[in-house]
Amino acid sequence: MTDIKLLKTTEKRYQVLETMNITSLEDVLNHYPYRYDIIEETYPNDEDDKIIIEATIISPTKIFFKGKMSRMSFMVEDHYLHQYQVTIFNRHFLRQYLKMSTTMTIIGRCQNDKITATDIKIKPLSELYGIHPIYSIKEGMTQKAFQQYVKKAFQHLKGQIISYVPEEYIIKHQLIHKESALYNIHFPETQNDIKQALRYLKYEEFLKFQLTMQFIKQQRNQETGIAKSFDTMKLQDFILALPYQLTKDQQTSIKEIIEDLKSSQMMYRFLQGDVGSGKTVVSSVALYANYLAGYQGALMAPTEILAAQHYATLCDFFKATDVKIALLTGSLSMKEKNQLYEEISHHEIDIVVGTHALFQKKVEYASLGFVITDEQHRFGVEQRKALKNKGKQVDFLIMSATPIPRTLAISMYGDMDVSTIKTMPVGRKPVITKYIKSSSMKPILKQLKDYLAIGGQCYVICPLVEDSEAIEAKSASQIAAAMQNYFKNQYQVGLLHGQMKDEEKEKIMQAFQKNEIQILVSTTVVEVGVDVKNANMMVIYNAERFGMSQLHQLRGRVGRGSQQAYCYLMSSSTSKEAIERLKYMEKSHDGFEISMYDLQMRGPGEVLGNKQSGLPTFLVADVLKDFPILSVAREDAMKIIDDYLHQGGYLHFMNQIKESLKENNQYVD
Ligand SMILES: Nc1ncnc2c1ncn2[C@@H]1O[C@H](COP(=O)(O)OP(=O)(O)OP(=O)(O)O)[C@@H](O)[C@H]1O
Repeated sequence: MTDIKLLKTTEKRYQVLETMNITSLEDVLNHYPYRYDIIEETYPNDEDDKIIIEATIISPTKIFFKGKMSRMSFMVEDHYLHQYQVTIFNRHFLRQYLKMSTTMTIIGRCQNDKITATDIKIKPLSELYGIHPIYSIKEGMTQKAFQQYVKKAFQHLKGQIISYVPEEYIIKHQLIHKESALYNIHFPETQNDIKQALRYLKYEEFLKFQLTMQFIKQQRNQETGIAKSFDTMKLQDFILALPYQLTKDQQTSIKEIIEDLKSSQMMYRFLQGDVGSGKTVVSSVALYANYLAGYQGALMAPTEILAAQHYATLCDFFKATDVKIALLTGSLSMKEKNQLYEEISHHEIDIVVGTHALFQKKVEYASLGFVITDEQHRFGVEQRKALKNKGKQVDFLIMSATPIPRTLAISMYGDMDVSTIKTMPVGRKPVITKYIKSSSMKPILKQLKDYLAIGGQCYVICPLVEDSEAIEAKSASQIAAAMQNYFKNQYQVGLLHGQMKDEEKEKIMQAFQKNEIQILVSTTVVEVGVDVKNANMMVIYNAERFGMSQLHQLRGRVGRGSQQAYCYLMSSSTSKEAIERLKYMEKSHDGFEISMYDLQMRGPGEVLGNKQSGLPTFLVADVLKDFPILSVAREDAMKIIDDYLHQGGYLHFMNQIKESLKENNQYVD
């Protein structure tokens, strides 16, 4: 990386650049314009009232002040001798230049020969003609200054810009070279310059990502894992003794995971399935196989509630076996923890279920062979590595309930194998979902009362408050109090929020599970995985504040058995887009479809949690819109790596990838 100080600017400006995450000359060049202003003579048409003209002032300027605000107006004439009245707000400093006969360029909107100008430049149009990049900048920076920095960065880096696309592929796809691409993205002369620049930059971004992922995968494949052998008859018996017949996709996923366990290559698999599609049972079969092979297994959940629930489910699945299971969470006493650590280190425990506590320093496994994490996006890459390093050659399975189409998953999680559960267990009825235009319970009180009267239980999800668990908790408490007051001694209302102690949460969840509580008022702490079969109604306050995948997750808490379930999405929002999203939830019950819609609206970073999971955020490319480029880049990356491994080709090029891998240690194993 080249020293940013070569820009020779002020300390203050360096600080502003730093807040823009720009700390090297390369960063300056990689800060692309987010849009372009195109300046050319433009007259309004039926669809657009935009106007850009060169004109001459033909009247004195009138100016009105209201406090610090101002409005100026004057008459102009263009070169067709057409006259316009021009108004511009808050630019009184221009007044001194606005003299009779001055020629200038006016940019704005025009209706009935009246222009409301957004900008006036005291220059002829010919001097402004062209495409002007507009950068996203922070306070203390100007567009002009930033453009100067880009120019300087170019002068310094000319001839030294590293390309991640081999020449052969530049020719194959008829791309321009990187230096030209970067130059054109910052200083385009035509629209085509921008197009060609983007073609290169998007391809390079994807190719580099795919090369990195594939390279890591190859490295991993070269490391030998443990080829686990076990009695398949015993595994079969276990599957037959399950309380239900596995769905086709569950069977396929199990087969894929078992093959991985048997193989001498380390497993690095991503198991994605819709909410309630039955991933837990798949993980338990896999854990059993690992146990039969003589190894310990660990199942890591994002919350204590979920860990406790997985623990209870596994205890149930394994009750007829000799498997010894333990629950390790932060809320155990020191004594209990120490006792557990002892047992784990002597292999007196076969399967440990828990939260982050599973990979604390003190936990030493006698022979850890398999790790499963639930809801991958809740864990950082570092944490996953820490747990994996607890065993020598640990197989690794990541489960996620935000499923995306297989082709996209394979490309996005390039270094992982992907198993997908699409089919739902038989007898599942889609949750009847209704968007209710209201901010209170009133319109659905009758339904709620009727439902409680037949012995059902209900979740009430409180508004999401960005970045404030405290306000969220307060709102949840108020709603719970109001509901308890309304139902007096008839029904019990429980309260669950992020600021409660883990034991308290656990107690409330157990009471709800046992139907000692009929209405559970909660923040999104119940979002993932909670499974209470008798609770088949959910009311979500301010539903417009949630992402669609999140609403689907929440809704997935009900309808987990064969009973008909209901979900009410309450919202008083008048935003057309918000209403459209909620109506979409009424119609769609397919997590794959919903996540795609959500990805389009909010982007992968928000939906899949890129930041934590180590997925890159692409600068110019868009995984959905540019998916065809991503696919091509993936195939090219495979060829390049293959050539590198078998014929020693692209050596210099792969060294570059290794260097960049080191810089970005997220990907290093
Ligand atoms: N093949 C099956 N037939 C019938 N019921 C099943 C089957 N597989 C799982 N189930 C039941 O479906 C429910 C959901 O299963 P599970 O909790 O494993 O789902 P999940 O995929 O982990 O969902 P979530 O992402 O919501 O946690 C459970 O109550 C489970 O007992």
